[in-house]
Amino acid sequence: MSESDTIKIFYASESGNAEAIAMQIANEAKNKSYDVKIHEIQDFLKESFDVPKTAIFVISTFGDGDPPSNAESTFRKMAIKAKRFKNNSESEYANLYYSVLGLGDTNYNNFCNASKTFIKHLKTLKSTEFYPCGFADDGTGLEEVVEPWIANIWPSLEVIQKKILNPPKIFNDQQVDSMIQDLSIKEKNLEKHDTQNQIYFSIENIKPQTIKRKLALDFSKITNTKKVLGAPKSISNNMKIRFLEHEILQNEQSVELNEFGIRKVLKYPFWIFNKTGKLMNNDEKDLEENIYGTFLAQVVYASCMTTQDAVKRTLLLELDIDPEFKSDDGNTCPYVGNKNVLDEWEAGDSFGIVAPNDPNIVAALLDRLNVKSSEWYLPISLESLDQSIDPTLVAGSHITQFFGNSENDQQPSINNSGLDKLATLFELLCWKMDIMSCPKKQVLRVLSDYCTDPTEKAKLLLLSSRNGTTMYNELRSSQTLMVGILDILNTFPSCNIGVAHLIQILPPLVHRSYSISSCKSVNPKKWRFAFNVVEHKLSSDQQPQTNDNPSGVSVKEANIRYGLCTSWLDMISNYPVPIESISDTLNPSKSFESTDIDQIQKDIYEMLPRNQIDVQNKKVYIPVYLRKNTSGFRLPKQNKNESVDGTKRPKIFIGPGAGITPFIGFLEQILYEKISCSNINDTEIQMYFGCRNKNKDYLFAKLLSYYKHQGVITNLRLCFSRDDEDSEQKYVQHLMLQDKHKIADLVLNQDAQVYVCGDAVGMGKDVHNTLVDILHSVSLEPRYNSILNSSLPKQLENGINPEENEGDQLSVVQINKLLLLWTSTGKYTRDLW
Ligand SMILES: Cc1cc2nc3c(=O)[nH]c(=O)nc-3n(C[C@H](O)[C@H](O)[C@H](O)COP(=O)(O)O)c2cc1C
Repeated sequence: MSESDTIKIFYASESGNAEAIAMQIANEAKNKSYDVKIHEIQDFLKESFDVPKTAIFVISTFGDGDPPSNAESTFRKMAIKAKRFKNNSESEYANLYYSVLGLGDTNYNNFCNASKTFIKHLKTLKSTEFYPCGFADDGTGLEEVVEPWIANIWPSLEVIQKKILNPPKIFNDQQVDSMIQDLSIKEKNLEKHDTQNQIYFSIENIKPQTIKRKLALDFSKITNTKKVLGAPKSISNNMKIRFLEHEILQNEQSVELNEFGIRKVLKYPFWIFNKTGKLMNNDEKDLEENIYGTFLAQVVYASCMTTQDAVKRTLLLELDIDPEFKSDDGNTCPYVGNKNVLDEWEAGDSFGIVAPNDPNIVAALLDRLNVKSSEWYLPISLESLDQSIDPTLVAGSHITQFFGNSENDQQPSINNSGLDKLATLFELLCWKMDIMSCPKKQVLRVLSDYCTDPTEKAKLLLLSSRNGTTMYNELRSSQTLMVGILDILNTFPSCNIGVAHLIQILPPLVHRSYSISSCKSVNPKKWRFAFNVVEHKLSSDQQPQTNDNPSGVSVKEANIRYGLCTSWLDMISNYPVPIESISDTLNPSKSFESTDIDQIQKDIYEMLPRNQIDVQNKKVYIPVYLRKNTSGFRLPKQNKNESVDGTKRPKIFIGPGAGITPFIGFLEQILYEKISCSNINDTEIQMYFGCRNKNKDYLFAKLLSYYKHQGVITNLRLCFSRDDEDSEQKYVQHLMLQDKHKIADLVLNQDAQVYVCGDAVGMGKDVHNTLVDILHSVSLEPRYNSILNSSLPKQLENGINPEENEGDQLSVVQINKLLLLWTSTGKYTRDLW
């Protein structure tokens, strides 16, 4: 049997749902004796990869209808293949039988857009659907669609396999051998690092918090408790952990522990750094184009941009992405960035931060799982309980790198160091596992198996089932409760799941992304970024009352919950103090008319909050990697070959709250261009910003005044939602409506580009609908009607012929299609999260 006969299950996943579901399908297929392999979606288009005959794709949607980041380049390549494909030619994908399970959330625009796009490409390339594609909604519960979709796929799969293989085969010894061989090849490819040069971060100052809280779950709210409906299937324990006694530990015995038994200083593990950003992938050709490797950047500036009484605390940090640092022994640290990063980044890009879970919570979790503290810092090796099973069928790809070979293997020695792959249990939970999000229903289902108390078992089972959906959704989506796995384990004390099974089923920790708010031309080695520190205090009197709380969820104890990455950044930059007052007034005695770039850099620093603490001398480093923006959220470059110079097109920037960050980088770039090419025409910039209070959280207030003074911002439109609660201009969309004619003139007469950045669910939707409203309403005016009509895509899917429409108001559907077209041409670009 050839490799292409194996059923391939591909996943494109950001936070692990699609991957977990792909594994579930693979396991069920394997139990049914199918020959099956699971792959990340980028393998599908690898040159060395045979086109499979049967493939199942599980694809989630992220951003604003985009594919997850592990799938971006595959989607781009598929789009190119589909575009180049001529109908009468032969397709290399014509013999592929496929089905796609799309994951999405109806709270977002573009429900399941990534999977739908992928299906479109497969159809164009003449592949055949063997089982109807499904689309599951995370907003109401993925399992509603996923479970029946998986349950019903088997008859169709059998038919198609019979057709292809006749009859289906099971694994033979040779295949198992080759799988093991694959594994050892992967191990050889691991990079070696110098063990001496590790960088540390201190957790001495971590905020104490109540971590042992219990949830009060009122199950009387669940009406139908007699029969458990639609609970996910349980996943059996397929993994064990082997502790490796190791000589490196001898050197570390002196490490100081704090009162909770946690090390006061934690190392960055070797394996979070890599040259390429993709572990265990040596094939340069297949690297994701937008990843340039994880490296250490130094925090060189940290300040708080909001006042003490602001609702949210917003920090501004600056990173040196090319720090000339030496480790204690004088050697250059191996984790410096790939030089390409300095050339490649641009304003509009973002970067990922590899941040750990709160070590206090990790310690409490290990404690709750009855792991002795003497084992927390021992290196471990993960193993399949059944050695013949491929680890990729046992656990998610985020931890397969920690799988050892076999029980009989010698322990790795420091000399032939496999150290870069060794993790301790503490590190694994700190850096790889998502322990802070609400556990998935599938995890709750497994936990129920381990409850010795029958009432607790029944409750967890109910919570994981369809009957408990309302309560589960409340748990999952509550911004204030922020329920994690530890809360669930503490609420159900009889659950005695072991740490190995829990690690097997927990999803991966997703890296956090931040927009860069500085510009390369002004300072190529610095990334500035701003973010809100996520912190929720829930004291007893603030807790949800059961009466107003139909799902019956609350917490029993007073509590504080912190966001994972933002509170970590706050801690390692030593908690910058809030600014005393917000000022947007420039120093009247100073001239800001300089044309010298160095002076401009100094001016910009002068406009930033002045309460920064001296982090530079503290030598604080964080692991980061560049994420190039692929959705075109960029300023146009000067291109002499184009008839219209994009740099001169007017621009509308809409970015309330932290959505302002990329625009600060854009403004810096425009100022730079204005000064360095002195003949450049002034580009009109209409900017919309909003926050709660002018005197508390008006971010970059002084800098915005400066850009206005410099003529970079033509029109600065501001709104403050809490300063005047009765005002009709609370939010940016209200200002936009007020400026209806200005916006219509800019967009339709002057070909302006519209950029939106910020929250996808609230602001993104409202701003989009407002733009639709504006264009819809001005389409009644003859001067705009003809422009809009001539811009409409010629062939509208719903059969409306724009020519017949001339003179009439355009429909909302037509406007939406026009905005879709503008998205593809870069006239309307959004960076939503
Ligand atoms: C930041 C963010 C953006 C999202 N954007 C979309 C979207 O545009 N359209 C959609 O249908 N679902 C969207 N979703 C929902 C995810 O597709 C859904 O939660 C899915 O289960 C995630 O699967 P994964 O864990 O495999 O990535 C988004 C989720 C998040 C957290």
